[in-house]
Amino acid sequence: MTVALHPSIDNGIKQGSGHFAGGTLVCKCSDHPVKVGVKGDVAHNHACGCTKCWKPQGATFAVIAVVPRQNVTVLENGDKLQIVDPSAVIQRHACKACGTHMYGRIENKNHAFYGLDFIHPELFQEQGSQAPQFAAFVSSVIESGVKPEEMAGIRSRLKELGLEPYDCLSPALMDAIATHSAKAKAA
Ligand SMILES: N[C@@H](CCC(=O)N[C@@H](CS)C(=O)NCC(=O)O)C(=O)O
Ligand SMILES: [Zn+2]
Ligand SMILES: [Zn+2]
Repeated sequence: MTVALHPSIDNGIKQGSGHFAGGTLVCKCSDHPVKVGVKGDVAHNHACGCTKCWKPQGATFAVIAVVPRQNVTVLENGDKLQIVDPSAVIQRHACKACGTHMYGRIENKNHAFYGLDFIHPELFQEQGSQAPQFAAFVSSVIESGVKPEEMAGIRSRLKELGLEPYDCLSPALMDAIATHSAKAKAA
């Protein structure tokens, strides 16, 4: 049996259309779902193994991407949203009723990723958004209960799917953070 990672990637990665114009993210509530509008395509879509990112039931990884914060608008039932952990760098706005994280926002203006919101593309009603590109915080799945001896199988399945596994972020994103820090120190 193949290792289950996340329902949106377990049957193979579906490539994006390359011209996704945006869409609506919908939580899991059958009654009065929270709806969040996103303009344009997502970027840096990836699987995340950290304990803080929201995962659908049974999934080992989250699938998460970024969009400019000005492209994100709560459309319906925003009264059901609450911030999961106000002290976290990423303030994850989740539905109080079903627990789905609808968007994560960085309020620290000095953070390298300030201006970007984190969203879960699987919640789009529409098809065609950018496919996952890599896997981040892979070792962190151990913190959610995965046994260390399962890691080789998980990393090899990620590679088979075309998602290079990293234990932090991808080199491109780590370089972006380091560049930001270097500039801040020089200023
Ligand atoms: N090993 C930790 C890693 C947590 C972590 O650093 N997550 C990354 C990726 S989402 C992050 O940027 N966190 C900032 C935050 O959660 O606010 C865990 O699994 O809880
Ligand atoms: Zn909900
Ligand atoms: Zn994460």
